[in-house]
Amino acid sequence: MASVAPPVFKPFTLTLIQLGSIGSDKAANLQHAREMIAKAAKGNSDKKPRVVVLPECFNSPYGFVHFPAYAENIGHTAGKEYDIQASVSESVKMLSSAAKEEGIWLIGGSIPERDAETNNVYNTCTVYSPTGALVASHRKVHLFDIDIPGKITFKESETLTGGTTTNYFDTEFARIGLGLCYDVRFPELAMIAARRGCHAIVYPGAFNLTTGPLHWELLQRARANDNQVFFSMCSPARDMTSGYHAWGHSMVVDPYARVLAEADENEAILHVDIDPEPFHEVRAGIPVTKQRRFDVYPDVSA
Ligand SMILES: NC(=O)CC(=O)C(=O)O
Repeated sequence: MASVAPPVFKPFTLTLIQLGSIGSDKAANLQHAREMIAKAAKGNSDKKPRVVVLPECFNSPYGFVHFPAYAENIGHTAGKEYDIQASVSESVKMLSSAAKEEGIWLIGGSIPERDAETNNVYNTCTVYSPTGALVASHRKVHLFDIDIPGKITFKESETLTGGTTTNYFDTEFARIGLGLCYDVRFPELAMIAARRGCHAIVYPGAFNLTTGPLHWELLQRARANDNQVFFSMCSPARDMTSGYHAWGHSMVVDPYARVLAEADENEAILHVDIDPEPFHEVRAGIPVTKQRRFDVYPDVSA
């Protein structure tokens, strides 16, 4: 269990950026992401974003052949203060200054990361506070290796190494769990986050035209329902000229497993009110979080 108690859950606005125009020019990708963060952070007449989310792999084309060339050294260790000024990652610097300038919590989608010591490449999400501090990171634990004949073959393990840690971060209004895309297919990761007191779980992700219609909504509603938490995934917009056709449909699901908001396949910004009420209500009415039988299945009680 987490050693520090989670913050009191208070209402906040979660904003998803379903980013488009992700091409091979990294500088252009970063610039476009920065412009969209500024646009998203403005909110609208009744919504002021507190947490803004980018999609998986927002600074490079999504494809395992591309990751090594785009990989940046980040060097974040959980629990240790991170020196942004000394960072050699241009993506980290952009995300940090964007969070600070806009005064938002920023879940910076993911970028390919190269570990300076091992030379391993990871698919990594970094998170920033409104002061621009890098407060958490998550290396995709489960690599996307699938082969559906005639539809899609993808093998992240050709160039990536899987992460080995589960991660969350605390804001002043909620504890938020982290994962990336294929991680959603493994209920254990979200279950551990929920048991550590997360109120909401956010996974940047990029499903495709085969798996998206099958499982994108199902898995998010399942993880929300299993754990009685808010669950959200933020996708890139679909680009049929790119090598990977993302499903889009960025989404937010509530603790009753109801879809609160969903984008289509185009570039979009979604502002969604996260209200603690259904979180408390469903846990009181259908109290599965208190009815678990760890005496029967102690091996999953970590
Ligand atoms: N892209 C992924 O990591 C996962 C995915 O597309 C799927 O699980 O389907």
